[in-house]
Amino acid sequence: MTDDVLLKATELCRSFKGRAVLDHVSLSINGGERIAVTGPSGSGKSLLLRSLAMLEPIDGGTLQWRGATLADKDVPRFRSQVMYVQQRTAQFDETVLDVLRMPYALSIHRHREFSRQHAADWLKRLGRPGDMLSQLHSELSGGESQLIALVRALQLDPVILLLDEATAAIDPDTTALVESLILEWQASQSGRSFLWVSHDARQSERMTQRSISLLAGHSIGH
Ligand SMILES: Nc1ncnc2c1ncn2[C@@H]1O[C@H](COP(=O)(O)OP(=O)(O)OP(=O)(O)O)[C@@H](O)[C@H]1O
Repeated sequence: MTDDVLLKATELCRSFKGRAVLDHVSLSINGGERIAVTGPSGSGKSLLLRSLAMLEPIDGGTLQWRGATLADKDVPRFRSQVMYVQQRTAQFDETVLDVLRMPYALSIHRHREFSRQHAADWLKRLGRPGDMLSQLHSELSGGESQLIALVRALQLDPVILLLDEATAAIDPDTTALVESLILEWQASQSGRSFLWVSHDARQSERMTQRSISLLAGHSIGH
């Protein structure tokens, strides 16, 4: 872990119909950290991760990236470094190859070049055949779409991954492959961090160094 604070959330609040789901939640993510986010169903874990990725509006509080409050113009660059890998992924009518290639059309990623070989290598690491690239994305199983969502994020070299039950629909053998791939990604460059939402206490213990518990919208850090 480094002493650099990458992402700092202060007093985040979000309510729905008068019910506070995030109630003054504060946390910091330093470079090189592996953090579990735990809490019962409905406690706001997904909402917190989506808020940290600036994919959700907040009613109050602030987000700082590397010590600076984010302005609107900074959001695309921020999102290219802090990526949310969602629990339930959208379905696309394109092939897996096209789905993996999609983010490269965004201007923030234009300097990068999509590599089919690279994509096939990621899939191989996850025990999937290279010909999965030509399958229709909408025909994948829930677990397979989770793997594609993960590869789609990893191939873009994020600094922070926000993993929302990333292996919830995945079999135990493939889960082990996902875990080692994420640990390898995180260790391969200094300063990379992840937050991992999981209902599996043993997985949190294996994968993370500390945890943040959400209880009725408040956070308790360890
Ligand atoms: N757009 C929304 N409109 C209304 N309520 C919402 C919205 N988004 C989230 N909520 C509510 O906020 C609460 C927290 O949802 P969230 O998905 O963050 O829970 P979670 O802790 O991730 O749950 P789980 O462990 O079941 O995935 C839930 O009660 C949910 O209904």
